[in-house]
Amino acid sequence: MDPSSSTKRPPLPPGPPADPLIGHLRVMPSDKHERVFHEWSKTYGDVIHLKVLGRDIIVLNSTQAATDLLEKRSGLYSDRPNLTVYVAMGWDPNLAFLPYGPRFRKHRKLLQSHFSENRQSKFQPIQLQNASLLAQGLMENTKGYQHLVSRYTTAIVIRIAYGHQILTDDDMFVQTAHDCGYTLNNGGPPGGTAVDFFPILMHLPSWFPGTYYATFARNWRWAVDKLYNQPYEYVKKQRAEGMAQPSFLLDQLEAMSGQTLTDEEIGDIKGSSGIIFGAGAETTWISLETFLLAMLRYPEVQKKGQEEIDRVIGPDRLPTFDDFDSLPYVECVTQEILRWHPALPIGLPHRSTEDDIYRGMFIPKGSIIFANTMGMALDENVYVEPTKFNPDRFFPKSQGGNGEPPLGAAFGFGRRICPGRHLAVGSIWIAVATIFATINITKVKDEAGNDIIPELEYETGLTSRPKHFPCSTAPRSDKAARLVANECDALFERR
Ligand code: HEM
Repeated sequence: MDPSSSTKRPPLPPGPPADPLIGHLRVMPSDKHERVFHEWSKTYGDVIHLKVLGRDIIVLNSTQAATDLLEKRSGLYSDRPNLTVYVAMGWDPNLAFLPYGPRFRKHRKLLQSHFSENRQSKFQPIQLQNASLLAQGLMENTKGYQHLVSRYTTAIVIRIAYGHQILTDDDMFVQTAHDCGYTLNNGGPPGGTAVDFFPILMHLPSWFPGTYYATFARNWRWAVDKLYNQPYEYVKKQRAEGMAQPSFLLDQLEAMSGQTLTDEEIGDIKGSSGIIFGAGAETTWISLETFLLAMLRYPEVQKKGQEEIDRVIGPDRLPTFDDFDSLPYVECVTQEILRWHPALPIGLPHRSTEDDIYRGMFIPKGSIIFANTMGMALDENVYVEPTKFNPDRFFPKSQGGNGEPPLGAAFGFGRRICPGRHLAVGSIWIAVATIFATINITKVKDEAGNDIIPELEYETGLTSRPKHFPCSTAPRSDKAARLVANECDALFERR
């Protein structure tokens, strides 16, 4: 059957009632899309259709539907829609925003091979050292957890992408990372702002209704430009002076050595290394803030994690990646962080490139496809008490758990699945293991001496970060403080 023929076409997937002409414009959520879509799925099912001003939108609310389409039929579902706000900020010449095609394949191959599972041992010494620096900062507890966690995740990706180790807070790349993180956290839901539906708003003055994100994009473009240019110039200079350390960007420059680079080739080098920083720092940072938030609300999880570390590692050394198989609870905590509040709650939208039929429903060519990661995390058919932070859910039933699967959706689907996922899991895992080994995370008290229980409040953007919450951290013991100090001293001496 020819699905493009309207006479024989099966029905579109169900969705809420629409208005003539403007379709679902009035009911489209302006905030927390993932929660609204999840609620709608209880009425309309796991595949929902919306139409906004002639644009078809398909929301996939179950892992099953997302796997069936985005993975099993990835040849049809691997394009990206034009994300107007993020493109206007200058994010586009990189893998995450590239449409499916030859340039996408070029960037994808480079990043996928650099971050493949079997290359992770190259990055582990970097993650290990920076985990000790993070623990040292949390022990001193003067800078605030946000600053320390962002420095940890930024330091790892900067070292890998550009060969530069961040050791001080006034490092030039730290502010660049903060500014870029701000654009991702506050640029509105990807593909879901008024500017995405009316791109003309990009050209209207900022007093015009609906132009908020257009103005935001214009005002913050410099931050993304800086992300692309500053490190590129830095590595080029280091290389010219014979000082460059091994890095992703250096590999690209070496591979093109002796050639006159076209603007597109320079753009490829800047974009493919910039996205390591852009996609890798903010996401992992959010995951670790979510971890701290969870430990404040679920102190019994911290206690159990510390007990596992004490039993397996003891007090005389810090955890390393060699301990991975012996620390299953730390692994479950890592997976629960990724599930409980995914850093990209609605993923990055895909776009379909052909008409398709799924379970008897018509999916038009050119549809914007949202895989609702948060909806999948909250799916009660898969997770018991899904809003609870419960790492034990992943243990097999024979070991007292629920035998539930990790949320693979946290890293997306098919040909666009996150190429940095192995690095991300390693960075989260070693930070959690090191913190359990060395730090007590406790609630701050209010003036009356009562514990402040932090709210679960998150920003809305492409990424979604917890709003600031009070959190206290201190060394678990003098011995733990000495172990961490020794590791950090060794790191500074090696410089
Ligand atoms: C906890 C940390 C992370 C999370 C939750 C995360 C999640 C995601 C998600 C949901 C996507 C969209 C996948 C899709 O379209 O189906 C994505 C794409 C991407 N991620 Fe990550 N990511 C993380 C860390 C990283 C790191 C460390 C890197 C860099 C090494 C990275 C690089 C990328 C890139 C380049 C893409 C675009 C892939 C493409 O469009 O083909 N991510 N990530």
